[in-house]
Amino acid sequence: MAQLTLKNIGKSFDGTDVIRDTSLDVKDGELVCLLGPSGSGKSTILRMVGGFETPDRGSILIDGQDVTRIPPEKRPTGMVFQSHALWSHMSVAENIAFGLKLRRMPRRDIQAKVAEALELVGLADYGKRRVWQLSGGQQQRVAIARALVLEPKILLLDEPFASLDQHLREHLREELRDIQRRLGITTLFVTHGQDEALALADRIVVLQGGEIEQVASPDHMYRAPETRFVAGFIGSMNFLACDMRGGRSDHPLFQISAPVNDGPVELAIRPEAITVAPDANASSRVHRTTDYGTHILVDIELEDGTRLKAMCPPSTRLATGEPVGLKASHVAVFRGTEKLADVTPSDTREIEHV
Ligand SMILES: Nc1ncnc2c1ncn2[C@@H]1O[C@H](COP(=O)(O)OP(=O)(O)OP(=O)(O)O)[C@@H](O)[C@H]1O
Repeated sequence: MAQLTLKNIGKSFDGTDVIRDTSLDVKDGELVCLLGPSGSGKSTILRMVGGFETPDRGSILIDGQDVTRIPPEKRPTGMVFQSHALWSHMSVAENIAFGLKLRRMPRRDIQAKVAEALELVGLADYGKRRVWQLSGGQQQRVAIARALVLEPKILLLDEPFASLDQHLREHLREELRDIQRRLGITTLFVTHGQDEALALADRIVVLQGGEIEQVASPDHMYRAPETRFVAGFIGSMNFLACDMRGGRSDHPLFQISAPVNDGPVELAIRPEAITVAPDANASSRVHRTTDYGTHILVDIELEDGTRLKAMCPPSTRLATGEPVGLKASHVAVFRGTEKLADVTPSDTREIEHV
């Protein structure tokens, strides 16, 4: 078990800031996912923790010890890369044993450790196989075993399942989560897939442009995004532009009261927070419905041509072109990148359909 701290880390490549003044605490035994679009700096942070890049500014501490300038092989970290990076001329067992040999561990101990690691990743009988005889998923399990056999304090994974098909990816994700919990190993996991982060993480760090947008549990990140970017990046979100005047929004459909200064805003509403009901007098119309079995996604066209998505119960029956009234149970108000207010009917009794 170990704690990881990043203190005001900064990194530039060729004069461009790739990581800006980033701080993060990962607790003992926690699994934290770094999530963000391509180029947001996820891998760079992971590589700095692993010692494969050195920050220009700031420091990295593991259990309070400054490791910022310690080379990778001397750090208490184990890294698993996207591509398997196994040695194809060696057997599975030899791959896993390699790091222990470098540490000059006695042979019998190595054999025991390798057997234990293979057992852990569900490949107990595969030690003698050649790497090329394994499937992609099995190879990634070997890569995880190879990292874990050195008993690192921190496990680092850089999109380890990205090259696998979705079914296998979900399966390995669950296996990894089980292993991580069983060992209680502090883990940093890079992904650009929000499903992966939501399924795996104790906490998610959303990055954009080399900066942390928000750090939160999956549930909290989904329910209470703090920035415009996170609101649009995690899950599905409707954004409706309007103005606030005298503490009230002037959107023709969603008039909310919120303690927000006058000026332009965006109302952010999740599809599942919208209730749709047939209403002959309404100006919004059903554009399309898609039946997903578990729910029906209704694509609605507002009077001004804006489109909005609502998630409705499977029993919903709505025809294309049918006029519908809308109600929202939760609206977040954003101005620029910043969230200014969260409004629910119980707060204000003011979210209403006109
Ligand atoms: N060694 C390097 N030299 C120059 N630029 C680099 C180097 N490594 C990363 N970068 C740049 O830093 C930025 C962040 O890269 P990084 O790989 O950390 O992003 P990422 O979020 O992991 O993206 P992806 O999901 O595509 O892997 C990118 O603009 C990338 O081009």
